[in-house]
Amino acid sequence: MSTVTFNPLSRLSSQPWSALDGLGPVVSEALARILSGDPAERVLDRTLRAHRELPREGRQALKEAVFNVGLWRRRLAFLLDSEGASPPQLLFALLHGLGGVPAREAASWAGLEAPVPLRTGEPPSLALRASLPDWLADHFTRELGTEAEDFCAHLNVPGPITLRVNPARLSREALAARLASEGVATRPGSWSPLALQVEGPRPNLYGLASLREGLFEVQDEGSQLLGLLVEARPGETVLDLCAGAGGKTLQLGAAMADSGRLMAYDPDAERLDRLQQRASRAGLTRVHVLRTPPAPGLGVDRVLADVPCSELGSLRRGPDLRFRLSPDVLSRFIATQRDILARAADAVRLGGRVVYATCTVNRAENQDVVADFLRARPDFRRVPPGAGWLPEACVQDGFLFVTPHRHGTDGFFAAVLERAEAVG
Ligand SMILES: C[S@@+](CC[C@H](N)C(=O)[O-])C[C@H]1O[C@@H](n2cnc3c(N)ncnc32)[C@H](O)[C@@H]1O
Repeated sequence: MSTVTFNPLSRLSSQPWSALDGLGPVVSEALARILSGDPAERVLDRTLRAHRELPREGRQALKEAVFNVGLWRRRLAFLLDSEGASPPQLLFALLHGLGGVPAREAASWAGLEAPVPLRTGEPPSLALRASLPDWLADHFTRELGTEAEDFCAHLNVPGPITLRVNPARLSREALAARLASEGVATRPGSWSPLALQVEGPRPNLYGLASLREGLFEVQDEGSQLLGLLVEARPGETVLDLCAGAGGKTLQLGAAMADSGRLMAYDPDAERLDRLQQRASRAGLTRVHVLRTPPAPGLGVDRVLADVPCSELGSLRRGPDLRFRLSPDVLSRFIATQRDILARAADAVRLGGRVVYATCTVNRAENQDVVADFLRARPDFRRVPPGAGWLPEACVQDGFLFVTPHRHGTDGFFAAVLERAEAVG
C-alpha cells in the first residue's frame, strides 16, 4: 500500500504564470536547449542574463517554467500522448494539465494558437507519475518498496536551503540573530544541532557579509550529520579522504576547534583550491591539503570517506539530473568506493574510526560495500552511528539513512567502522 500524503504538483498552482505572457519564444528557446541535454541551471542562468530587463515576477515565472518542464517532461509527454511534443506544447501541458491554468490562457502564454487535447486521469506507473526514467523508478521501487512513491514525490520539489553555523565563530542562535539583522529569516533544523533552515523566498546568500566573514556555509542537514558522525575532537589527527571543495572539511575543522591536524585529500585539484579559500575564510589554520594520495599507515584517529557515488539522494537539486543519468551509474562507482574504503582503513590507527558515507539510495554502493569490506577486514567492526546524540529516526539497520520524504534532507547513507585496538 502506498503511503503518499504529499503532492508535489500543488506548488504548481501558486506560481505567477501570467507573467509568462509574451515570453513564449524566450521560454521555448530555453526549453529546446534543456531537452537536447544542456543542464537546466546553466540554461536558466544564461537566459536570465540575456534578459536582465525582466521584472521580478517574469524572472520567477521563467525559472519555474524552465525547471518544471525540465523536471516533469515525462509526465507531460504522457499527458500530450506524444514523445515528440514541442516546447510550447510541453509548456501548455505544464500550465494547464499540472498547474490548473485555464486552457485558453495556458495556450496563449505558452505561445500556442489554441489549446491542444490532454489526457486525463492518473498516469498508470510510478515512472510516469513521478516523471522518472523507467529504470530509475524500478530501482527506487526495489530499494524502498512501498515508500518509493512518497520518496519520488519528494524528489520533485526543490529542497530547502539549509545553513551550517561555524561553531568556532558563534552559536546557532547568534547566527540566526545576525541573519535576521541582514533580512534573512531562519528556523533551527530538525536533526543537526548546527543547522538553520532559511524561511521564505530564496535570499541572495552570497551577498551577505555574514557569509563573507565565514560565519556559516550552505550545507544540507543530512550532509551535516555525516560530518558530525566523525565525532572529531580538538587535538586529534583527522583525514578527509574525499574532501572535494571542503564542505565537510570545514565542519571537521570547526569541531576540532582549529587544533590538532586535519588532512584533506581529493584528486580534483580545482576543488582543493576552493577548499583552501573556504578554509581561510572560515578562520581554519590547521588544514593540510594533500595533493597526492596519503600513504598507507598514517595512523590517524579518524577518517571520513565521503566517496563519489551515483548521487541519487540529491536528485531534487537539479530538475533534469535524472534524465542525464544512465543505468550503469548504479555500478559505476563500486570499485572506486571499495578501493577508497580500503585506503581509509589503512590510514586509521588501531582503535580509530572510519566513516564511510554516500549521498545515494543504492544498497550496492552502501550496505554491500560495507559488508564486503567487513568480510575482508575482520579487524574492523560496525558501531552504532551517533550513539547518544543521533535521533533514532535517522538510523536504519545500524546505518545512518536519511531521505527527503522521511527527514526533509537529501538522501544520505553512512556506516561507522571502528578498528580493533589490537588484532587477534
Ligand atoms: C561526495 S564528493 C565529496 C564531497 C565533499 N566531502 C564535501 O563535503 O563537499 C566525492 C569526492 O570524491 C572525489 N574522488 C573521486 N575519486 C576519488 C578517489 N579515488 N579517491 C579520493 N577521492 C576521490 C571526487 O573528486 C569528489 O570530490
